[in-house]
Amino acid sequence: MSTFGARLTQARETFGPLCVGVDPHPGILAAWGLTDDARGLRECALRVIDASAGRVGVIKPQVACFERYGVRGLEALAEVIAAGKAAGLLVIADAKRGDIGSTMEAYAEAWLNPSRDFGADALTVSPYLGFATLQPAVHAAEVYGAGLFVLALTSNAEGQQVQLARDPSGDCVAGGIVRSVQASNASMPGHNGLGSIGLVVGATTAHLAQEHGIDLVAGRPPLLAPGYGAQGATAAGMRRSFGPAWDQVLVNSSRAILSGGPHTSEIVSNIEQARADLR
Ligand SMILES: O=C(O)c1cc(=O)[nH]c(=O)n1[C@@H]1O[C@H](COP(=O)(O)O)[C@@H](O)[C@H]1O
Repeated sequence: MSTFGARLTQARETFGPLCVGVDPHPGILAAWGLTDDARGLRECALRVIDASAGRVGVIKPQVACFERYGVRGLEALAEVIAAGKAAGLLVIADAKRGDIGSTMEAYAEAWLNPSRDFGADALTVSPYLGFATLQPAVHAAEVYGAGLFVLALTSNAEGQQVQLARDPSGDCVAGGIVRSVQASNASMPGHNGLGSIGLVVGATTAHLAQEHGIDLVAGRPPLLAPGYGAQGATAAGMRRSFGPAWDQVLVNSSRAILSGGPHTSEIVSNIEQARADLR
């Protein structure tokens, strides 16, 4: 069984750093002339998968966009995760889960076990109940050859209140999380490309890592960078902010790509434009 880090390394080498975010907001369903229900949602997400397959290596369905439609929305999500994997895409479930260890084990089983309904390649997780609470998810990632993306420096400005807070020794919270992720990767055998435990570092906030002396390169964690496009980050700005960590970066774009619908050819054109911009 290959590790998530190895599959991601391969996908990035083949297709480049773009990850297409599958965020079917009601406004997008309306703009595409789709119904504001689970059927419209499913149709929208499957068109994005169609447009993404063979052009990018990774998609990131945003779980809340499916949850809002209840049970039928979640059934659509299970179908979308399976369709993405069947199309050869790596699927990151963006559910931002985080809880005390015993509950975390259940989340990890739900989202990382490939035989379960929502079994994805990787999951976004929150370390803000304490990084150690994520240990069951780190263990599940190892067992299932899956990955995690741990929120470190999120793309929104409000995150800094927590993430840049300093402990009595002067260390900032995000720096401690980055070091814990490095240690988790080091404890997992057989990684020699990107690690399987990654970090979320916003495209809009990556400059803070340099400014606060946070080393994103050590241990080569993959770096999921949302914020490109709709939140204003540019390709040139990201290259500058990430500096030597750029070849670990997976750049997410959701609304900027989906705004191109409803036709698959228009979504393809937005994907190709973003790929060229990031090259
Ligand atoms: O974990 C994430 O994906 C995430 C973390 C973060 O710091 N900021 C952030 O925007 N995201 C997600 O990335 C996507 C960004 O969407 P767009 O701004 O439309 O490209 C959304 O699904 C967000 O939930």
